[in-house]
Amino acid sequence: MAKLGSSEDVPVTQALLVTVLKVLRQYPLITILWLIILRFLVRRYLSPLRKYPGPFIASGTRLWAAYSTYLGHTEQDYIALHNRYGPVVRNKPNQLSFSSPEAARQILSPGKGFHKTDFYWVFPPYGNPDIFTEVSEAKHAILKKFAGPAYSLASFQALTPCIEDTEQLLCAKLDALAGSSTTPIVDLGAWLHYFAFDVLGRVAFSSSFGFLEQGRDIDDSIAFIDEVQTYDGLIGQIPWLDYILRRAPYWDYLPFVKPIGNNVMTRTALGEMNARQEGKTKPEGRDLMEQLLEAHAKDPEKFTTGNVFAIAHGAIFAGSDSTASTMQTFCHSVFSNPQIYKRLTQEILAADKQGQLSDMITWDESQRHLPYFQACLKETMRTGPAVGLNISRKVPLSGAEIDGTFVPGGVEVAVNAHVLHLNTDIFGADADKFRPERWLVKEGDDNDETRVKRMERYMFQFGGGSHVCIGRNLAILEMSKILPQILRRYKFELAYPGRPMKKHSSFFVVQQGLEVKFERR
Ligand code: HEM
Repeated sequence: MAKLGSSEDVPVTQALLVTVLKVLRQYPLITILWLIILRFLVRRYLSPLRKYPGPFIASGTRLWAAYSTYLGHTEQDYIALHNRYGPVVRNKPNQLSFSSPEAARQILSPGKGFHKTDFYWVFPPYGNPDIFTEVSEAKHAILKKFAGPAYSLASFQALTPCIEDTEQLLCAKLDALAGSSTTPIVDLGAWLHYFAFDVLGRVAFSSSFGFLEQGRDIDDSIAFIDEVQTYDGLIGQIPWLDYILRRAPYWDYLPFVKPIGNNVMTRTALGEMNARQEGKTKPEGRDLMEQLLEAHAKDPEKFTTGNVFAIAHGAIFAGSDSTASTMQTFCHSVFSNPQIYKRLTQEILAADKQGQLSDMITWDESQRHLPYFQACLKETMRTGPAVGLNISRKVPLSGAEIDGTFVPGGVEVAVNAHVLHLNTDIFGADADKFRPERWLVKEGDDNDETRVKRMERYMFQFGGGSHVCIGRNLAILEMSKILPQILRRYKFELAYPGRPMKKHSSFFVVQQGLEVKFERR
């Protein structure tokens, strides 16, 4: 019998700890390895998610998801994952991925208590979140209340002159290339990328970044933004790593690190913000920054100048690669299908001949007179959504019923538009094909109208619920203008038919290789 106070009554846990420390000192690598394996097994088998299928590795570590993101085609991995394991898949130890569009509607519905995961917390700016990076629903609602009016369609339509100036500049640059015999093949994708950035510069700060003017990626700023987003997307899979990487005090001193603010977009935004506050510049019309400053003036405590800067600056990062990627997918899909290209250009040229299109095609004309163009645009956003990574949310503490399965509180749930848009019940048996005709409604056919409305309800290219893309009005407005504009002006063909574009999903699907031969009509 052990006597009280003797070494024999040392509690078991303490003894175990002492033994572990001893072994750790003697065999450090082997012990760490065993602890990792133990952690993996605990996460895999003691979790309430253990009943869900998925890759073995993903059930015990987030490395599966991180590696898929690192490879750059995560959306394809998730399509394969759901084809193999079914509609609900365990893709991380504490995350389930859903493939049904109905599940996505439930997860993204506002007011149900779901909120953004720590994935978003990795995206800069640190300490001053914008509408995209704010993970608190309450704070997000305040930002949206003040910023919402500036993102309305009417606000962006009032800035049409900024968009049209940029359209004219793009056409002037393309005219010069079309007339030149030295550049028979042109990287249209790069020009559309410059266009998307310059439009945002004008709309947000009345100041073009100069990409179109100079015909190049100034200071490699666009490439740098893509690098930053690649980091965000990857580290966002295991957010605590950000503490020992970009948030660590030594990070900025590492020789390969370029400061985040060192790009032409941030410099322009900062310069403009300072100049406005000092009363040195007047914007052309009420641009985004001006409207946000007006909102600030109404309630400076709730909506600070820090919020104004974060939101106006954040719009460039949320709105440029996304719109550029969509326009590139549109052109590649249409130019790859001669029948579709023919029908589309015939529609635009016929509308033009009938005097239905102005010199600069307007939003209204594009909506009223170009139904096949609008169908092509919707089909582009269905088959090639610009966001490649999953959209993830945390389930409220009370848990939630999603698509017939009860998910406990605190679990993360994720959806990916590339997966959702392949649903054959909603989009038809040929959901994997680019077929714009599916969006056309036969006049007077009520069933057809119901079918198309149902498809529209289950489109997630702009996310959904309280976090639905706030900039979608601008994106649709500028694409509805510039795409028919260039199709009316030039004849295009792919320089390398049958060759897919190179893609890399950071958060957005960043693409390269939309090379075309073209001439003026
Ligand atoms: C075709 C172009 C675009 C696409 C496909 C797109 C897609 C998306 C998606 C999927 C989300 C939801 C992300 C999530 O919940 O994780 C989102 C959010 C957002 N987008 Fe866009 N976007 C586009 C253009 C724009 C533009 C032009 C702007 C700014 C002018 C913009 C600003 C934002 C912001 C601020 C959010 C965060 C909204 C919130 O959390 O409440 N986007 N976008």
